[in-house]
Amino acid sequence: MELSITARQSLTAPSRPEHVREPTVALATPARGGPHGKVALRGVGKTYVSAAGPVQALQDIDLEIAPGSIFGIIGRSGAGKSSLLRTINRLERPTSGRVEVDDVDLATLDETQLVALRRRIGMIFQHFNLLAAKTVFDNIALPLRVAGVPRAQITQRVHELLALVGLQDKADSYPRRLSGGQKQRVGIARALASGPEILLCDEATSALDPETTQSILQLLRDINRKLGITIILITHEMSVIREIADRVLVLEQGRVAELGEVWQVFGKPQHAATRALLAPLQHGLPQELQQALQPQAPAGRHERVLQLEFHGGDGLQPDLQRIAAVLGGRVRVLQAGVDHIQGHTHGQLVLAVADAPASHDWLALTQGAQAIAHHIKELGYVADPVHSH
Ligand SMILES: Nc1ncnc2c1ncn2[C@@H]1O[C@H](COP(=O)(O)OP(=O)(O)OP(=O)(O)O)[C@@H](O)[C@H]1O
Repeated sequence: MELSITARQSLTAPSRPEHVREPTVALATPARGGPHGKVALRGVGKTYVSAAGPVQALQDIDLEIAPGSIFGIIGRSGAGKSSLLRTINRLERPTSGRVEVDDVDLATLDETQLVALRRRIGMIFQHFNLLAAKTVFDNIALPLRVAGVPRAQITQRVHELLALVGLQDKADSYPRRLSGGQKQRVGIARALASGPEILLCDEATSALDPETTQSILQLLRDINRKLGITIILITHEMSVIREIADRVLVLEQGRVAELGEVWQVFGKPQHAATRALLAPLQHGLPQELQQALQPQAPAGRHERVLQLEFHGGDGLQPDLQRIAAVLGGRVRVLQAGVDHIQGHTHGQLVLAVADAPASHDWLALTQGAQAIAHHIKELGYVADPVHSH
């Protein structure tokens, strides 16, 4: 058994001693050449029965998560994110619909098969869930001990996992001596111990500072790319989704508000819930500019203020030289917030244009070969600072 971070096969479940019965279900050994780490939810609903009455946490959730992809689930507190995530490893049983992992309906599994399923689905948590009385080594070794893996193999594997997460020198440390980021690395190593095909991340970076968040996201990205593990993460931060996910589900009151490629959902959010979640990432107009803006052209030299939006998708770039040539006047940048997500440019430019023609067919400048932006909006006018002194 070898744990190399360049070979997918090397992270398959560790070999077990003779006396440990191997589960015989198809789920434990997916068909050769079949999907590994594919998840599908079909019409999933979840209703909790509480003292205060029934709580409908999930309704009519339909989605597929491609093997080897990174899938983000975002929503406000109480939207149903944890409930959804926990249906995937059957910690939560759906009230309606079905959950399939590699085309196997989880409702058909018996207890032994469920144990086998959970070995194939690792999980990490916001508060790490490490055992305080055990060393880093023992925390990571635990799932292997439970699975009856021989001691020599455990030692080898734990050291390989420690190297993978960059904690070679912490094997004998106790969790209380570790930083938050180091604790999460231990959590990741423990989750990978059984060679899972899917990793569930429950607000895995929410307790971390921004810099540590970046390093953990980088580690997750490396694990995904090098080991081919499907990663499903829930978060309430759009910045985490932007950083790492391929596709995103926006949940709102237990329902699918939006589902799609990250760059599309970010570029053109369709649902109010998505726009609200995106708001912290977007720059409003600076207060000084808002105060200077006038709805009508002022007397004297002035500039027209335009907002140009970019939604990605067709390679259109915020090319200032071209924009100035098309608008036919001097162009000043008042504000710029442009991002690159999955290779697509999106964001906005706020420009002050002097000598622009009195009226313009803005729509024509958002279409076809003439396009300078995906959307153009006139915000108003400002006095021309170059000519007003
Ligand atoms: N065991 C339970 N019993 C009763 N109601 C529950 C239970 N677990 C969750 N709920 C309710 O289900 C709804 C969805 O909860 P869930 O934890 O899935 O949302 P969430 O989006 O993960 O929220 P948060 O971001 O706050 O963790 C909430 O109204 C919650 O109060």
